[in-house]
Order: sequence, then structure tokens, then C-alpha cells
Amino acid sequence: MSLGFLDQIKVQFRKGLPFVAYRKPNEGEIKVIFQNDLELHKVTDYTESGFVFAPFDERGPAVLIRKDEAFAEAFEFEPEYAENPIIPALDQDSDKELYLKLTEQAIKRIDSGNLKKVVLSRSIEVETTKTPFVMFSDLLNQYPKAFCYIWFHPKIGLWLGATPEIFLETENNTLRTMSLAGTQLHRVGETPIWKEKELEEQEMVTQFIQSALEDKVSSLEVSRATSFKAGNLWHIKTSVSGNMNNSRLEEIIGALHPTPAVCGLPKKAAKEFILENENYDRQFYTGFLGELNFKEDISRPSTRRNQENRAYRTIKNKTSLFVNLRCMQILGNTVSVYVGGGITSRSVPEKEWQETKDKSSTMLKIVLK
Ligand SMILES: C=C(O[C@@H]1C=C(C(=O)O)C=C[C@H]1O)C(=O)O
Repeated sequence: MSLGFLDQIKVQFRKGLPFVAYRKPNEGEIKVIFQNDLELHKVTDYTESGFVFAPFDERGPAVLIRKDEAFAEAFEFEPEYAENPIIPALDQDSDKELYLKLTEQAIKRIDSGNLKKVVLSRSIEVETTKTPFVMFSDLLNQYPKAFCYIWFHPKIGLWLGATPEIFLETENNTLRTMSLAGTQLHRVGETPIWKEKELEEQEMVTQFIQSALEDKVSSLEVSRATSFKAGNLWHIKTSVSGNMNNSRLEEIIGALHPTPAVCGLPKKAAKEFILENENYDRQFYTGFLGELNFKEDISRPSTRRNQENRAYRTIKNKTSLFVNLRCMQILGNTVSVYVGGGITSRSVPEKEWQETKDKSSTMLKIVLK
């Protein structure tokens, strides 16, 4: 009997070789990519093909897992998989004072007129008794609507996540992205009612995306903002689409990343504030990851009508990238879970703290269950 994908990635991990396994939102298939040497490939201009893993700080290199071997497998949901409705009890209070101070400092900076929004975050360290492979399997069972992944490179480390946020999807010249911000805890039977703070912070993201793409993309379409559920949280989402014309992927990515959903406004000042004040290195959290320039071969069966026309085959060029949120880094039995949220002039520090706790449960449910 051939080994299932979980056993195959275990073997690759034991050999210390790079791999990624992932499932796209609402898809039933796990895709696996193996690189068969230890080389750390770096993206230079986004014309490369492979699985990209890019950090928050774009001065750090985006890493590419080269597709030496690739396969796909249907994911069999465990019928008896029991969702854990309880937010795991973890005493996070030792970090609270520092986070409240950081939030207050950000609000002061916003009030002084230098910033409009800044996304602050923190990391939570916990011990786990579970293997990364069991955690990945639990992620797949628990979050069918997210982009779920496990990513490894011996020179970088082991990361796992289940993100709800599309960073950028392209198919030949068409482009799709989303503006996602504003957070509320889901309560059974209730639909969310959004306050000014969340509506405003999400609108800032939408406007940023629109103006970043304006001179690079034609037929830009921006949907109405709607409520969007991810795990136990609600967010506000706007879909954006357009035509890339002759713009290069590198230019588009450079204009968007990092968006105010994970960094802030103005982009440069917010990034500086984060790098100077957050007290830890985000590394790949709030970066982006996914398929870069994958070729899809579309072959159509010949019909009588097009028999003279021999162009039955078209090759599509596809890129499918997600923001690296609701994620964790694993080192032995220690897990670092990353969480953050947008701060504006309307922020209340205590509520912002609670929001990071609510967000932490997406991963803690998996780590501590
Ligand atoms: C920064 C995170 O999430 C981002 C921030 C949000 C917010 O500020 O409300 C909502 C969704 C994400 O765009 C995170 O989950 O760590």
C-alpha cells in the first residue's frame, strides 16, 4: 500500500528536506511539494515558479520551495472529528501590561497625526504534546474554509497555519484580492453588527488597495463590504478584482504588501512603528505564501466545429497567495502562536487585548486540544 500524504511528509521531514503541504479554501484536495536538496532559493523578481513564503518585512528574502516532486491527494475528513467549542484556557496575563502599553503608545502616535492605523501583534509561547503532523490534520478537519498549510525548510523552520485572507490571486491577466479587517467574536445565532471603529479600519484597507492598484490594473471592481466568518471570528470583507494588463507581478506585490490589514497607514510610518516597538520579530507572520506562477494545462476535446482549428491546448499561468495569519512556528515541543489587530484613534486598549486573545484561540484550539 502506498503511503498517505501525512506519512510522506513525515519521511521528508525526518530527512530534513524542504516541503509544503496545503489545502486551498473549500477544496477537498491536499497538494504536496517536495524539494530534494537543502538549497534556500530566494525570489528575485516574481517570475519564478514554486511555492513562495515571504516575510512581513520585505527587506528579508522571500523563500521559494522548488517543485522537484509534487502530488495531490483527496483529504478524508474524520467523520467523528469533534470541534472544540471551548476557547482553551491559557493564562496570557503576563503579556497583558506590555500589550496595553504598546496599544496606548500607538493611540498617542495616531492622535499626534503621524499615523492613521497601525496593526500591533504579539507572540504567545506554549508547550504542546502533539506532533506537527497531528496538528496539521486537526487544522484540516477544523478549518475547511481556510487556506491550511504546513511548511518546512531546515534553514528557516517549521510553520503551520489556517488563514482566511487572500493576498493575491492571478490567472493570466486577471487579478483578485480582498480587503479584510474588523473583528468580532462569533456568538451562536447572532449576526454581527459593526461599529464605526471596525467599518472605518476596514474601509482604510479597501481604499489603500484601490489606490495601490489604480495605475496598474484596469477594470477595477470593488464589491460591497460584507460580514465574513473565519473560525470563531467575524470579519468585514470586500472583494477586489481587475485586469493586470502589462503590469508585472512584482510591481503589484510591491504596491500591496504589507497592506493596512496587517501593517497600517501610511504604510512606511506604520511599518517603522511596528519594527521599533513591537518587541519581537514577526518573521513570516503577516507575510504571504502560496503558489507562484503555476502552469495549468487546459486541453479541450476536439469538436467538429473546431477541427480545423488546432489550438485545443491552452496553458494558464496561475498565482495564488494568502496572508500568513492565524499561524504558528514550531520548534520541538514549543509553539509560538502569532496574533494581532488594527489600532486606530477609536481603539480601546482593553478591547484590543481581548481581540488578540480571541484570535489566539484559532491556533490554541489545535495546539492544546
Ligand atoms: C493581524 C491579524 O488579522 C488581521 C487584522 C484584523 C483586524 O484588525 O481586525 C482582521 C483580520 C486580519 O486582516 C491576525 O489575525 O493576527
